Amino acid sequence: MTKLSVNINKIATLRNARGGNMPDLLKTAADIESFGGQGITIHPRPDERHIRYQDARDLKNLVTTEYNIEGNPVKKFIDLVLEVKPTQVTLVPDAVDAITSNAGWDTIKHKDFLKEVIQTFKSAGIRTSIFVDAETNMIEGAAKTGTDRIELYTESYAEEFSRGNHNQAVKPFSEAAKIAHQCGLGVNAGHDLSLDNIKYFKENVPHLLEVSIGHALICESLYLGLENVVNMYLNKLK
Ligand SMILES: CC(=O)[C@@H](O)[C@H](O)COP(=O)(O)O
Ligand SMILES: NCC(=O)COP(=O)(O)O
Repeated sequence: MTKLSVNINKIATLRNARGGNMPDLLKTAADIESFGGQGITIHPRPDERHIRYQDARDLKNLVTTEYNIEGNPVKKFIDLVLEVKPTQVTLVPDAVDAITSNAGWDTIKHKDFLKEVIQTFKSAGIRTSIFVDAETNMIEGAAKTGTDRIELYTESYAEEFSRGNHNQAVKPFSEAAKIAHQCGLGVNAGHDLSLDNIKYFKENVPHLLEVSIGHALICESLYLGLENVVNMYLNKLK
């Protein structure tokens, strides 16, 4: 079975736009779980432009499914994760000014650093995952860091899939997942997965334990809810 972990960054983006508490991030996380979501993912960034560090702490007391915190393991992030102790930490090599995550780790170049950080988190009882491109040497490199899992960076899949090249899009990911499994790694995936492309990905990528989906899922929720809400307003204005 593949678990769906819902990334709620965009709920925080919307909340922060007005400075109040609408939408309520904690209520949204609880509702997602009550609707069947099997995990909550957040990616606090150093500028706290969406998820705030305090959100990460508050969610700890509320999430009853799987709690996944993603981010670049700078000191402030490491301290937060060790304090909050989520189910899983996903290490992402994103630059401070990156608009979103845009690359996987070079697990060969950063092997010693990753090994040390992973050991720190594992000693605290936190499962580890590292964000990587679907490339054999990066996955084999990941296995040497001692991580429990990898998260396959799926932007290239989503982009190629949207051009209609479905088989070509998924092939590196099917291969990568097989290699990861052979190396003893658990396989997660995420970035730009959506209602359009998720079924084909699931059908063609073996050993897929978890997907984390945020941007598309929140956009789709808006689109799919819009007709209902417009009509609710019209009814009140009769
Ligand atoms: C690692 C990953 O692909 C997601 O966490 C993505 O980075 C979402 O972050 P933003 O919501 O800041 O784009
Ligand atoms: N790890 C990927 C994630 O949490 C969500 O990415 P996206 O769906 O917002 O692109």
